[in-house]
Amino acid sequence: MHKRRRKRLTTRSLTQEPALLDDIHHGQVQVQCVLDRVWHWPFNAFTLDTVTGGRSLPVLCVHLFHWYGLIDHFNLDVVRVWKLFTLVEAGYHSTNPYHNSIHATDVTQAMHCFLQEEKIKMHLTPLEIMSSLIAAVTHDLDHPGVNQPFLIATSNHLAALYENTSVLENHHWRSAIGCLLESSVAEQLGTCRLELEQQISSLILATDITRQQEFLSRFKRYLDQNLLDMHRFEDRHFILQIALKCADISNPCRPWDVSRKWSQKVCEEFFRQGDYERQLNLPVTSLCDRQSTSVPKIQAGFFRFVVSPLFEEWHRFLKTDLSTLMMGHLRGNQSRWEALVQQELAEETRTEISDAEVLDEEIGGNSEEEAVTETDDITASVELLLPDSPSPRRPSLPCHNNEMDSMKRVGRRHSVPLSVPCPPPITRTIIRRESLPVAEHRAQRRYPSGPILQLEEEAETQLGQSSLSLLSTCSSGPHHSSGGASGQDNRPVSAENLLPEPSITSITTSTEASRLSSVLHGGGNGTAASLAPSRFLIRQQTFPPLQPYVRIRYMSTTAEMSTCSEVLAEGASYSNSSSSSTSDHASAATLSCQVSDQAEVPSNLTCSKNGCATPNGKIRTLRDNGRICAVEQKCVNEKVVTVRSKREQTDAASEKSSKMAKISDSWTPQNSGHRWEKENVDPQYIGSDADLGANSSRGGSLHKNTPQGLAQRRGSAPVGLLNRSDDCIVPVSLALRGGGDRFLRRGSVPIDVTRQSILRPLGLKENTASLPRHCMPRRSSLPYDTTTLTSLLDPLTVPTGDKAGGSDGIIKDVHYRRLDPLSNIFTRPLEEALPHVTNQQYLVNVRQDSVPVDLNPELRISNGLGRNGNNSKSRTRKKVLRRRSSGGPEMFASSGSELFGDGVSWQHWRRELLARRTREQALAKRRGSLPIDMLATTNSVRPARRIYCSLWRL
Ligand SMILES: Nc1ncnc2c1ncn2[C@@H]1O[C@@H]2COP(=O)(O)O[C@H]2[C@H]1O
Ligand SMILES: [Zn+2]
Repeated sequence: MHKRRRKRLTTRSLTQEPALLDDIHHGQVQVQCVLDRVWHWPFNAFTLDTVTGGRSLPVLCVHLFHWYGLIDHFNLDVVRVWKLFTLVEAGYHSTNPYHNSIHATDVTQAMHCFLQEEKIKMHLTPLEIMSSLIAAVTHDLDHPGVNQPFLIATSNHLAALYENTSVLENHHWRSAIGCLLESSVAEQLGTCRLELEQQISSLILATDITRQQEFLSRFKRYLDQNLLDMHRFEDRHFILQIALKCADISNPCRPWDVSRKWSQKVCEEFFRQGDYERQLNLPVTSLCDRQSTSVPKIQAGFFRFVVSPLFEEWHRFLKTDLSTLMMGHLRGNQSRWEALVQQELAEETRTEISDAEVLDEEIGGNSEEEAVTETDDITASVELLLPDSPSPRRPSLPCHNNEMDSMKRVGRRHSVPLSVPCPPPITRTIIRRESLPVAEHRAQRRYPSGPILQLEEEAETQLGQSSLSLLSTCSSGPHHSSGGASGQDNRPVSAENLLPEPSITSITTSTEASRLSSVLHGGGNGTAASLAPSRFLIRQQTFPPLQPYVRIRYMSTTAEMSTCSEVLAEGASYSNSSSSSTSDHASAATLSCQVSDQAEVPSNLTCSKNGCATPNGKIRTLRDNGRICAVEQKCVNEKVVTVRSKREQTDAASEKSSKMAKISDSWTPQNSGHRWEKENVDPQYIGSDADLGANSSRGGSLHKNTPQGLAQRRGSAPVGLLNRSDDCIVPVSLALRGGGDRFLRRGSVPIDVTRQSILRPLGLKENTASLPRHCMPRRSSLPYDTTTLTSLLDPLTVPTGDKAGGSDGIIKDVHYRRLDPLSNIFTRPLEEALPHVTNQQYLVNVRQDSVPVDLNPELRISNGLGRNGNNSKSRTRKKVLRRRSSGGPEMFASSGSELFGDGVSWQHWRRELLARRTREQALAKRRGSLPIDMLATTNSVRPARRIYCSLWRL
């Protein structure tokens, strides 16, 4: 980031040459201005960072080293000192919203302020000052942006290395020492070096927030009993520890504008972690769950329970202007956050009440459940639509106006009006961060038996897969999908992959890091390729579950689509031949799919509510200028289902302006014996071009439960598209008409079909050519956790005979390179191996196995096999490898029987090799990318970073 900023400044200066000196002078003046007031508590680290072109950390630290006379005192080379702080700066992850170099600058400045306090200052030695400053500036060095529990939960190598104790802090101080060594400053310290390092270590370890209580109790006791004697080293050191702890959490004591900025940043980092946890199907830390908490709530709690107790004692100890000022800010800021929490609660209550009233009026006597569910829906909808605003809870919902009113009526499968295009991901993310929990969350709390919930629960509990609601798809942003608790298919990426800027703490090369980072952040160029991974993540959860009940839903949708295609193709001029009892032919056609056409609707579709006799259901048509734009249906137990015509869907303007004003207000009883659950209808896709093309081309016949049929049906729910507003509408038709198939519908492959396509090559029974056409292009639809399966998706075509070589002893395959089960998939051109997986996706797939080698028992085994070379298997492997290097198909074919003899089947042999290959590739992939701490504990030094070398010397 700072490099970019610096470059921009230079470019500007060069292009406007006359301004060059001005720029420099102006910049210097600004920096000097900020540094002159660096002792001043209302310090804004962001300002310093701006005026220094992103170099606030080294600028501040070198300045302070001069100011304290440390350079002179220790006879330090200023170039080395600059290098030291440049290394430290580089060790912070600029992609972390909070734990970046600006936080280090902020804490260092706070520490500087505390060191100026008379009670402390008069007793400090130069070494203590230096260690305090270095500890402050390095106290979060190489912070990965996630906390210790996350590292433990994801089996991060650091957690193992430091035995789950002060994992990050241990890493920070070690990294700090690495920088001292790397910059050669350590060399100049002579005999002081050891003491300096010990002090730095002890100070940084004290910042472990989980040790807060321990330090606080001790501090209280010292103060209560007046035990502190600043002449004693131990007491001074203890006070320095407390000072650093206070500096570390001093952002709540800054003036409101600065403090609020820090609060937002730290919460954003928490929420990111929550998103990662969700993606990994880990329990989402409540503090990190953007769906269930908000910035004001976090802040109010943190200020009250963490910051205030410590600063009250600190103030008791100092009792100076500074401590008084800090306490003033702290209390003022705390009141503000608490007020915002109250405001949030009030908004929530008001919103719910008003929405419930509106619903009561409009729907007329629906159950309480239903009304409040709608409330949630609307609330969520509004949040999706509202622009981000600085206030934590936007003023309540304009739910009475026409637009919102119409939204409510538009059919929604879960919680969000389907016709509402999703706002861009960033906006969504920001909005949700400070807003309401998702409706799903509330629904579970309040409506244990509601129909929506029933459906979702069923899918989740029976299938171990979360059925991602449209709401969560739309509202969650690229990295934000609802996670099922236990679905193994929902384990899309490794924790390592998720870390935003892999560095020392996460294992990767710099190239991979940047690529990975761009993958995980949706890529900067906005191309489909760069967006694909985001979809991929969401797609994980949108597979139609295997459970028959849910499949029926899709079948039903298809049935509806196929019957109504003609009708909907014409928009208002309906002409479906199947008629029903309703007065309007068009609505009859639509409704026949929903309600009355027994021939098309599977007979086992019933209302989810016991005792629902659908004859009570009612329909009504919604007209726009006399043209039917939608049909709504409801029954006594359920909410309204709206099916909209194509024209209505595509004509957003007319939808907004006049629809609700012109509805026909007649509720027409229906005589059908069956009820649709509203989830069966996916109005977004009804009447879309896609549906029409797909269905009318087959003469409106029902889809069969065949791979082709299932695949085709997928057009009814290409949910992966929903994470971008522009995808919500357009690509559906594109997808089904073929052109966009790869990208847009990738995620929509029915899981059973996908598995078929996986198993077929495995089963060694069929040739690639015999695979259904739709299977192959969609291979990339596999979830991340099928990495190994993905490799098997290679159209390995092998003879159908049991033995390698088949009848003529030679394996025949068009693609020779894929024929060899030992060929290294990772080294092949990606396009060839997985034509529909982007490089970035592929990278993520590959890195799935990136658990640190020494911590992964699986890899350890493979490690032994690969390295020892003293058992039969490894000898076998070597033989095969030798053959691979020289042999063609014939050689390979013969090697099969040679290696395993006649008694071993080809399948067995091949399975073995594939399994081993996967393990070894994972290992090979990871070689050379061992993390710093692994380097320190293994003997494989790879100076990928200079810091590594420094630490190695430790
Ligand atoms: N304003 C804040 N709100 C919530 N948590 C905070 C805030 N400031 C600091 N923290 C937490 O307190 C921790 C102190 O140590 P760290 O800087 O490692 O990480 C910090 C955050 O986890
Ligand atoms: Zn910190």
